[in-house]
Amino acid sequence: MVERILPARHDAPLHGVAATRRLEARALAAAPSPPLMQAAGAAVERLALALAPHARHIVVLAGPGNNGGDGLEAAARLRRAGRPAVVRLCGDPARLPADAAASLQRAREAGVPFIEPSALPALGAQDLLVDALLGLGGAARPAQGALAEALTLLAAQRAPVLAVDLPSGLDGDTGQAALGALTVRADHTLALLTLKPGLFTGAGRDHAGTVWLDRLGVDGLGLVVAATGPEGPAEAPTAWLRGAAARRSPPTLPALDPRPGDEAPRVPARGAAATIRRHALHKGSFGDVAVVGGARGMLGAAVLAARAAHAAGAGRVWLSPLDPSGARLDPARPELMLRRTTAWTADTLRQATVVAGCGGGGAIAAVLAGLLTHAPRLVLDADALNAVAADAALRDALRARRSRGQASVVTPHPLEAARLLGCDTGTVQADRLAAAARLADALGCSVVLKGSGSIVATPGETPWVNGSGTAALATGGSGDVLAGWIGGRWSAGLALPVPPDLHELTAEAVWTHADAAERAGRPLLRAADLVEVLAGVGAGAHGAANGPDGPDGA
Ligand SMILES: NC(=O)C1=CN([C@@H]2O[C@H](COP(=O)(O)OP(=O)(O)OC[C@H]3O[C@@H](n4cnc5c(N)ncnc54)[C@H](O)[C@@H]3O)[C@@H](O)[C@H]2O)[C@@H](O)CC1
Ligand SMILES: Nc1ncnc2c1ncn2[C@@H]1O[C@H](COP(=O)(O)OP(=O)(O)O)[C@@H](O)[C@H]1O
Ligand SMILES: [K+]
Repeated sequence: MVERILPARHDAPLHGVAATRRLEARALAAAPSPPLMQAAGAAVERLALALAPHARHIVVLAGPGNNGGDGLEAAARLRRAGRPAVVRLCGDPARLPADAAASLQRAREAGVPFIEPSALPALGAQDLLVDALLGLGGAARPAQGALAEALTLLAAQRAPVLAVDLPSGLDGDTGQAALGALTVRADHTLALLTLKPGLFTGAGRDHAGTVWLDRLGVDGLGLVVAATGPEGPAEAPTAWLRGAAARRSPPTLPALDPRPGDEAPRVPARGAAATIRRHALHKGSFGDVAVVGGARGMLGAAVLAARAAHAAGAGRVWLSPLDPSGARLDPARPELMLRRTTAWTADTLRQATVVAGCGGGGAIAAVLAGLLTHAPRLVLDADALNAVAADAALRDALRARRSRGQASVVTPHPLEAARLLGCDTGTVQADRLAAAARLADALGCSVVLKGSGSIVATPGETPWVNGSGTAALATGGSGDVLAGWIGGRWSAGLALPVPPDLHELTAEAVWTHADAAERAGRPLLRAADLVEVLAGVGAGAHGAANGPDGPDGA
C-alpha cells in the first residue's frame, strides 16, 4: 500500500541505510510473495499511473544496481498494462545483481523499448521521468559515464520526476547531496521498505519533493509481515519523523504486539477537554518564564522570545534586557513585565523557566554562570551558546546541571552547533543527526539542531526529525521565537497532570513552531507575525484540565 508521508500527519519511524539493509535481508529470507523487487516495481507502477495518468511518455532511467531493478520491474509492468514506458539502462546488463537481471528479463519479455540518450523523447508536463538510477548504494562515489550522462539529462528535463526509494545521489542517512549538482531533484519520492532519515533533513526536503512510502510487507517496527504474522526481531528506528499533533508515543521495543500497518501503538489522544482551561486555574498555575537577553541594539530578539513564551501559555513572563538603557515597556504586549536580573528575587530564579541568550551579545556571559547554577529549567540560545562554546568552565557548568536534576535545552543553528562541537558548519550539516547526538551527549541536555528538518536529540532517547516547517522561517528572529516558545511550553506544561518529558516537550514545541509557518501559508513570515500565529495554538495548549493549581501567583 502506498501512503503519502509529507505533510507529516503522524509520527513515523525512520530507518537508516544499515538498518534498512538488515530489514531487506530478513524480508528476502522470509521469501515474501510477491518477491520484494516485484512488489517494489508494482508500487512504482501504481504511483506513476496516479501521478501521470495521461502521460504520452514514461521514461525510466535505470541504474546498475537493485534500484535499477525496481525501475525495470515497473517498466515491465507498465508496458504489460499498455502504457508508454521506455527504459534508458545505465549499467552493464551482464553485471546486474540477480534480482535486477531477472527484472531486466521480464522487461525484455514485455517488449519494453531500450533507448539511447539521443532517442530520448521531448517530455512535457504530462509525462513522467522515473529516477531508478541509484538508491541505498548510491552516495559513495562521483558519477561518471552513462550514469553521469543520465543524471545530467534528468536535471535538464521539464517533466516531473518520480524518484525510486531515494533521489539518486542523496545520502539516505544524512540528507547530503552526495553527487553535488548531479543529485536528483525529484517532485516525488517513493520510499521502499522504510523511510530514510535523509529524506527529511539537510538537503533532503529539497531533493525528495513529496514523499510516499510502500513498506513492501514490512511493518513500521521492522517486522516482516509474512503469511503467518510478524516475524523476526524488531528493527529499532534510527530516528522518528515528528508528525502532527494527534500524538503517539514512540514504542518501547520490542515488547509490543504490533498489527500490520500500525507502526506505533497509539496512546489516547489528549481529549478536547484537556485543552480547556479549568475554571479554578489562575496565572500561577502556568508557571513563570524569565527571558534574559537583548544587549544594546538587540532588544528585539529578547522581546520576540518573551512574546513567544507568553503566547505559549506561560502564566507570567519577565523580560530582563541586558542593555541598561533598554526599554521599560513592550507597548504591543504590555502584559510582559520588564525587570532587570539584578531585581530578581531568589524565588524568581527558583521557580522560573529561564530563556537566555536571545540577542545577548557579549553581555550574556556575565550572568550565565549564575543561571547555570540556579535555574531549574534553562533554554539556551544564540549568544548564550557562543559564550558556552568559548568558555570551558561554562561548558562544565552546563554539563553538571543534569546530575543535579536541572534540565536544559540548547537550540543551536548549524554555526552555533559547530562552535560548540569545535568543528565547522560543513561537518555539522554533513550528518545532522550525528552532530545533534554528539552535542546532546557532550552537554548532557536536549539539543535542537535548527534548519530544514530540525533534529531534536536527548541523551538516551531516539532522536526526532521534525516534519513540519518551510523556508518561510528563514528570517531573522524566528529562532528567538522558538527559544521563547520552548520555554513557554515547558512552563505551561508543568500544570499538566503528567508533564511531558523534556525530549517529548521539546519535539512538540519544535513541531508547533515550524507548523505555524505552514499554516500561515506565506512565503515569508516575519518573526513578530509568527508569534501571533503561534498565539492561536498556545491559547488552547495548557492541557491543565486536571492539573494542580500550582503556587498562588499574586
Ligand atoms: N534486492 C531487492 O530485492 C530489493 C532492492 N531494493 C532496491 O535496491 C536498492 C539498493 O540496491 P543496491 O544495493 O544495488 O544499490 P543501488 O541500486 O543504489 O546501486 C548500487 C550500484 O550502483 C553502483 N554505483 C553506486 N554509485 C555509483 C556511482 N557514483 N557511479 C557508478 N556506479 C555507482 C554500485 O557500484 C552498485 O553497482 C534500494 O534503494 C531499492 O531501490 C528495494 O526495492 C527492496 C527490494
Ligand atoms: N529552510 C528552512 N526550513 C525550515 N525551517 C527553517 C528553515 N530555515 C530556518 N528555519 C527555522 O527558523 C528558525 C531560525 O532560527 P535562527 O537561525 O536561530 O534564526 P534567528 O537567530 O535569526 O532567530 C529555526 O527554528 C529554524 O529551524
Ligand atoms: K533513485
